[in-house]
Amino acid sequence: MSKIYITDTTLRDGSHTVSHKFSPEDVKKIASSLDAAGIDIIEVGHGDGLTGSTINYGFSPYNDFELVRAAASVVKNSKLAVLLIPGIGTVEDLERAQDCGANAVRVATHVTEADVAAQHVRAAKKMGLFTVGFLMMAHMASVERVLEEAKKFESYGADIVYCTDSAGAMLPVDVRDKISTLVQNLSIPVGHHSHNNLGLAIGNSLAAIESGATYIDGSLSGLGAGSGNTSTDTLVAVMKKMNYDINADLYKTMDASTNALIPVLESKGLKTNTNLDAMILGYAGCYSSFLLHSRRAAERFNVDVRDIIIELGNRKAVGGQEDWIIEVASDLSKLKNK
Ligand SMILES: CC[C@H](O)CC(=O)C(=O)O
Ligand SMILES: [Mn+2]
Repeated sequence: MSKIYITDTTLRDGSHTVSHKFSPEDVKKIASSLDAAGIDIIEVGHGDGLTGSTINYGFSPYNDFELVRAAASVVKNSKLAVLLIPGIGTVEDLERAQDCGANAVRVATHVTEADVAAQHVRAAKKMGLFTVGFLMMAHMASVERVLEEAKKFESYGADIVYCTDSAGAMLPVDVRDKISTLVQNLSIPVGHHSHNNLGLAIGNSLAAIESGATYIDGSLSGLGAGSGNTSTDTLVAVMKKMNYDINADLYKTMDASTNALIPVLESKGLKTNTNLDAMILGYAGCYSSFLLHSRRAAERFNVDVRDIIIELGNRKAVGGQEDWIIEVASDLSKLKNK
């Protein structure tokens, strides 16, 4: 199985959800947690890309360069990416972003307009940036047309090309058709970016991976435009469950949501419906009604609820064996205090 690389776009696509109001301090908190979790690429900036802060797209109180600088001050291992939409951002903006610490760029165009990105991709490559061609609104073009446009990105020198479901309109069968055609006909890796508007983001991400995509986007707790993106947290859990080779750590990715993103959102009066303990039920194959009992036991024995749920899954507990929860929590606490 090929290695799968995860790009987290909480701090760029998620910026749409917070009306582009992530501050440099918010960026530091979230980017450092993503970096610690082993996320391969962290994308930062205005939701509409470099210099998107305008009356047309929505003003941000902070410019992209401050945000990139803030992220660069804490990121140690991940690549740091910006989005550049030719016509909104320029090559000069990209140079400035690089000076502030960006080392990757996703050059985004409408799915039928890769031509407009030629100079930006070539310039990015010359600057030594990891360069991604990002074809937006891919549901609007035929498989043949998506391939034609992706080939343009390849010919300009892009390192990867993305088939992006900006509208969350693609069905798994569309994702399979488009991604497998790109994988079979390009010599660069292929990526996929989903939106969850039809509740298909994680399913479509898996369809993309099974069709040969090796770069997949997510965002913490699925924060992003519309119904949000594929949740990075869930993506990591599912990929681990399927034994894919990924760099990200499951608990640390969840912690990035719980301890970094969610407090930042709460400080802005925003909430998420994220229930990561419940996600772990699915990861572990543990009875759903065990959740509340496990939370209580975690508190009583001062152990991580995720460890309880995973151990119950290992012991193959079924409904009616609620008494095991206490036993597992007690065993874990003894192990911890040994
Ligand atoms: C307007 C840029 C857009 O948000 C890029 C993107 O993430 C997408 O097309 O889905
Ligand atoms: Mn998007």
